[in-house]
Amino acid sequence: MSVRVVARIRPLLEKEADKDIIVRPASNNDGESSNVVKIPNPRNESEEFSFTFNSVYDQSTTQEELFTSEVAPHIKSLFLGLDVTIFAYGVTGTGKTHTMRGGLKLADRGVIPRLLSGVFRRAKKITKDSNGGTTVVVALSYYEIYNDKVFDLLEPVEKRTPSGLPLRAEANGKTVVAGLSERPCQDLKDFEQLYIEANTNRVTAATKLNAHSSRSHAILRVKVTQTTGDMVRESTASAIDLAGSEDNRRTDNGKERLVESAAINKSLFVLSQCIDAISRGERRIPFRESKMTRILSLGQNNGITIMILNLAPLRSYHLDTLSSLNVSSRAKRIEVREIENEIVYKQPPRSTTTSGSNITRQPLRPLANVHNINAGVAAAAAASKPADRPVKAFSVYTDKVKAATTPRPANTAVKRSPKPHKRPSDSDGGSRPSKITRPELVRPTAVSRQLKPSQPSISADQIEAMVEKKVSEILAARSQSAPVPPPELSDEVKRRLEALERRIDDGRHDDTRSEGLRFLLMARQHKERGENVSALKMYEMALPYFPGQSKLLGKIEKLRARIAADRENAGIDNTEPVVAISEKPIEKKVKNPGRWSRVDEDAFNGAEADDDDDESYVGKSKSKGKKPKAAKMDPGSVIDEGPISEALLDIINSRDVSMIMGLQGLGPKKARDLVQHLETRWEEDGGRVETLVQLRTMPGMGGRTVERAYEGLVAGGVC
Ligand SMILES: Nc1ncnc2c1ncn2[C@@H]1O[C@H](COP(=O)(O)OP(=O)(O)OP(=O)(O)O)[C@@H](O)[C@H]1O
Repeated sequence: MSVRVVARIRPLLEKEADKDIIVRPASNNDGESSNVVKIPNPRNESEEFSFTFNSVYDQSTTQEELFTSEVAPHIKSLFLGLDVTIFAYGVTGTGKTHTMRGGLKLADRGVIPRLLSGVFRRAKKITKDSNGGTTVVVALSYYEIYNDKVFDLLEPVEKRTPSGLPLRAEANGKTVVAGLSERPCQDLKDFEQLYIEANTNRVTAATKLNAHSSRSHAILRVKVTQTTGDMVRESTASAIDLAGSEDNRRTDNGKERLVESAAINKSLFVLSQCIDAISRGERRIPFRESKMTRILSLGQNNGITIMILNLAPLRSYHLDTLSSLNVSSRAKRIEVREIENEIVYKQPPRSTTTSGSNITRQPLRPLANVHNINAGVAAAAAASKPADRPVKAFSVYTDKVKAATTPRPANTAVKRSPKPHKRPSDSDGGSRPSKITRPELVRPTAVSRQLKPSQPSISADQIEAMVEKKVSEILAARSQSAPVPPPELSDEVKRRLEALERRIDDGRHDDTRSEGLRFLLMARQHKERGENVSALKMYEMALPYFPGQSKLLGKIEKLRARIAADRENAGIDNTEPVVAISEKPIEKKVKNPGRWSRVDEDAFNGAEADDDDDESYVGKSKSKGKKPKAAKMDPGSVIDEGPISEALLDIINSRDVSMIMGLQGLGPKKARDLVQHLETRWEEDGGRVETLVQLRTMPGMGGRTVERAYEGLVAGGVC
C-alpha cells in the first residue's frame, strides 16, 4: 500500500482577505469528493496546476471530520498489530499543530487527543469483549528534534544534555531513540496531564508568520501492548508534528530563529530528497542525513503511513505552497508494506527441562524496544534550553473513559506468529472481537504441528519448548545477519565533536556559517562511525559555505579515494555512483572549452587533510581575521563539472530562495524568478538543473551571472 497523502487547506485567519485566496480544492470527477488541489502558475496566472491526492479537505473541514475520515479507521489496524504513522507536513503557519494537537475546545481537539481517545475506547472494548482475557496497556513516549538533536519531552528540561539522545538502529531495521523514557497511560485524563506538561518543554517561538511557531519536530509514540495468556502483541501509533519550512525573509527571523530555521529547512530538504530518491526508485536514500528522516524512515517501516499536507490558501505562500505540493505529490508513490508486528510470547515457566525429556532451552532475544522503558537519561548540569522560550498554549478535553488495563509483562520473549496474518479489512465490523482473542492465534506453529497434541508421549510443555528452540534458532540466525550497530565514539572524538557543536551554538558565527559548520559536524560524526559515503556527502554539502577551502577539498578527495578503495576491495564496480551530489573525480574534462575552461588545479589540490581539523576552517581564518586567498582562476572561466559546479547546482536545486540569494550576483528578484521557473518546470524535468550550461538558459541567468555565482563559490571567504 502507498503512503496515503491528504491535503488540508486551512481557513483564512484574521486579517487575511478572500481576494488573496489562490489555492482551491477540486475533484477529478464531477460530483465526487475533492481529491485535487488547484493553484495558478506563478508565471502565468491564467494557467493552473493541478495536484492529485488521496483526498483534499477544504477550509470548512472540521477536526472531527478529518479525524473520522483519515485516522479513526486505522485504530482497528493498530490493534491488529500494524504500526500507524501520521505526520503533518507543510510550510510554517499552515495548520500542522492545529491539525495534530488542536485547540482548547472539544470541537477543536486535533488528531492526537482524538487518537488517544479512540485507543482507550477500543482497549476497553477489547477487554470487555474478551471477558478480561485480553488486557491492554498503553504507554507514551514523546520527544522533539530540535536543531537536529533529540530531546525527551517527558523529562524535565534540566535533564537534557547538550548533544541530546542518540539514535540506534535495531536489528529489525527500526530506528529508535536510545534512553527515551516511556510512561504508562491509563486513560485520557492521564494522557492530558502528561501531554500538556510535555508540551511546555517543547521549543516554540513567535515568528512573523505564526505567533506560536514550532521550532522543532515533535514525535508522539503511543505503544499499545495487548496480552492474551502468554501472547503479547505490540504495535505503535506515531503522531508527528513536523516543524514548518520557512523563508526567512518572510518570517523576519532573528539570529536564534535563523539557526533553528536552518536546521528545520535542512531536515525538510533531506526529507524531500528522500521522497525524491524513493519515488525515482534509487537505491541510495539519504535517510541518515537528518535525524528526522532517520526516525520517520518513510517507506522503510511496515504498517500504515498517512501524510497530512497542510496548506494556507493565500497568495503570499504561493511558491512555498507549490514546493510542498510538489514534494507531497511525489510521496504518494512511496510504497509501505502493510505487515503486522510479530506476536510475542511471554517467557514460559522457569524449568529448564520438561517432563520426561532433556530438551535444552536456548536463550531468547529480548522484546524489541524494551531498552526504551525508563532507561533513564543521564542528568547533565548544563541545561541547553533557555527558560524564557514561549510555549504553545494547549489543553485537551477529557473524556470520562477509563480503559481497563493491567501492568505490562516484565519478561517477554519473541516467537513467530503461527501463520501469516490477513491484512486488516476496512469492512470488518467494528464490534467483532480483536483477532488476538481469536483461537487461531494460539494454534501450534508449523513445527509444533508435526507433533500431534494427542500423542501421549509428548507433553504440551515439551511441544512449547521445541517450538521455542526452533524459534530461537531462527532468530539467532537472523541476528547474525542483522546490521552491526555503529561503533561507540571514543571519549576524545566525543569531546571534539562537542567542542565543534559548542562553536556552532555559541552564536559567534553568522547563521550561514553555522549551517556550514553543522554539515562539517555531521560529516565528522559519520566519519567517526565509519560511514564514509554519508561523511563525503556532508563534506560536499559544507563546501558552499567554505568555498575553495583547500583542506576541505583535500578531505573530500581523500574520502573519495578511501571509498573507491573500499569498494574495490569489496568487489564493487567503481563506476557506479556512490553519492548524489558528486561522485566525479576532481579533475575534469571540460564540456565546452570555448566558454568554460578548467579552474586552476591549485584550488582542488588542497593541503594535506588532517583528520581532526574540522574546526580549523573557522578557527584559522578567525585568528587571522581575514579571508583566505581566493582560488586562482582564469578570468571569466568556469568548469561545468567538479565539486564547485555541483555545489552550485545543489544550491540551485534546493529551490531555497534564501540559499540561492547567498550566491554572488543573485539578488532576491533573480533568486525568486529562478525558483519560480524551476517550480513551473516540475512536470517536465522534475524542476532540476543538471548542468551549468543548462543553468545559463534559465530566466535571469545569463552566462555572466552563472560565472559570478561560480566565482563567488570559488573565491568566497571563510569567516
Ligand atoms: N483548520 C483550521 N481552523 C482554524 N484555525 C486554524 C486551522 N489551521 C490553522 N489554524 C490557525 O492558523 C494558525 C497557524 O496554525 P499552526 O500553528 O497550527 O501552524 P503550523 O503549521 O503548526 O505552524 P509552525 O510550523 O510555524 O508551527 C494558528 O493560529 C491556528 O489556530
